[in-house]
Amino acid sequence: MIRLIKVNYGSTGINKNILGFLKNRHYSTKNVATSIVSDEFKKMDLMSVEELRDVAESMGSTTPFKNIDYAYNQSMFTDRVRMKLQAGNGGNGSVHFFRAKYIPLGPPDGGPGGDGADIIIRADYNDNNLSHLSRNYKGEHGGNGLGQKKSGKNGEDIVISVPPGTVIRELQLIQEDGEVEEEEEEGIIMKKDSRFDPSSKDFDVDLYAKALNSPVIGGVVQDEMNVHYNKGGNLSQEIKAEKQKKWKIVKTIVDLDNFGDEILIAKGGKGGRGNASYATGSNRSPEYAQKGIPGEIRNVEVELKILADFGLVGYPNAGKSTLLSVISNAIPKIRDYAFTTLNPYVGVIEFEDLNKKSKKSKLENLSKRKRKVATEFDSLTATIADLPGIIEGAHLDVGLGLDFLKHIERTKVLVYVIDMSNNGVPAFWDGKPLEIVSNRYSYVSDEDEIKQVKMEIKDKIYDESYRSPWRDFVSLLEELESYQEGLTSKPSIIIANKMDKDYAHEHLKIFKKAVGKLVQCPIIPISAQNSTNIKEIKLQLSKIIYKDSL
Ligand SMILES: Nc1nc2c(ncn2[C@@H]2O[C@H](COP(=O)(O)OP(=O)(O)OP(=O)(O)O)[C@@H](O)[C@H]2O)c(=O)[nH]1
Ligand SMILES: [Mg+2]
Repeated sequence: MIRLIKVNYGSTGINKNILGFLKNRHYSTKNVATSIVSDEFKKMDLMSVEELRDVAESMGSTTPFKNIDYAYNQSMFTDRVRMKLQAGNGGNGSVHFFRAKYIPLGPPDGGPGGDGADIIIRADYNDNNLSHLSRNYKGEHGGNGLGQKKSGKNGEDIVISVPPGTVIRELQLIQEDGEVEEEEEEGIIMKKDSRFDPSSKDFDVDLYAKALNSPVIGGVVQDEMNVHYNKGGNLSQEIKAEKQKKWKIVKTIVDLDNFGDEILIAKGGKGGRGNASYATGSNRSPEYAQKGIPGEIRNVEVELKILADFGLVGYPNAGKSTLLSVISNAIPKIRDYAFTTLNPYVGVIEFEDLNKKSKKSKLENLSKRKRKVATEFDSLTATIADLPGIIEGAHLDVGLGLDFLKHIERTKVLVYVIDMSNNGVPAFWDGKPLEIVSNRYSYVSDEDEIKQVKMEIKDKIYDESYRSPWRDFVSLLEELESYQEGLTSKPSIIIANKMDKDYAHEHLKIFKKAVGKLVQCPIIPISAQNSTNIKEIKLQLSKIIYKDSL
């Protein structure tokens, strides 16, 4: 059956219409990914939406084009979120006088307003993802003060959980004229409103009853305002307006690096003083109280910083996920097609089986922080992230593109995984040392030229004769450097994978000779599939991460 489907690659923003020859009606990721590497896809990827629709129809597609199915939107991965945080306002102080049957004008006994809710961000979320966060958080307001010197209720604090390794930055809204928009208000002392004064002829019983439970700001009971806002707001228009706003990062507020770190990000307003607290010798019956202070409003960008200690970097199908599965506790998806992994996936490596005997003495030598980690897990551990495959041109948004390159920034050590069995003609290996031709595509700026380059790259990627282990490796270095200069200078290790396959041993010799001149890092031959030499990788990885202590 021929169906036209739309594939949404999570947070990459890449949406592709793919004409898939799907055998059944369920769009399993396998079907979709298979169609990605098929020849049909190669052609279709270059077609416009209209052309795709025509082809689909001419092939008898039964799916109306409008009925688009999203294959991946459940696995939405979010690593950056903009949030508006509004702490609760303080409740207003009460203006109230003691009253009893025979005491019509007693002393002032208005109590203070309750404090507004604080908003706290805490690093205690157990997943490397921010997709659970809302775009807006509003703290509860403090209750108004009451008679008999009773305080208003405090607003209940909001705690937002994020994963450790989250960085929080302050954002400010930039107006069209370039000025920064101010959103804050000052708390002021308010005069008594006669409608709330039982001794006044304007006294309004209903309003007074309402005001006992809700803040009164500018003479308006707040909960009326809220009702009005919720009923009157046009949501889609609001979202549209929100999107058009321009935000600027003004500073980094905090890095929440360790589990349990937290920050009070928006402080709730203090409740206003009640009139009882204003009574003095010269003014025994003050007819005013303090208005609650508005809660802090902050706009922040929350981003996941360090994803893992190690990041697996390599071409699609190189065996990254297979390696992850044999080296860590993770159970990633492994398939024989490109772009199986679409989102970063983190596993934990335990180094406990290494030199068990000397483990104790090693623990004793660890720095305090690392010892904490070690005893918590009762072994030495580190995290390793399986990243989506990178291909040549990724920094021009080819393949899964730019968004995924940035995950590599968020790992401490790069673990290159190279398929040693690729048997292409060496593209520029002619017995001379390889050189990095840096930023080969950085000169491309024209739209048409970019299209042209993308087509060339696509042809090369699927051209078997073009791929070779050293070519792949140099491409990876180039992509990382083109994306961000200096990225490849992170501590690195090269895994020469698929050593069980043909050509692999011959290639390894050339690879060592060629690549050894470019970078100085361990090259470890393995077969991830047969789990050979895994111990050696673990040893090398532990040496890098616990360099000071092992
Ligand atoms: N012969 C052999 N095959 C391997 C080895 N390692 C992985 N494979 C196979 O290579 C294919 C791709 O493996 P994956 O681990 O999914 O590759 P990947 O790098 O994660 O690919 P993407 O997620 O698409 O980037 C699978 O069919 C694996 O079984 C190996 O050491 N030897
Ligand atoms: Mg994978």
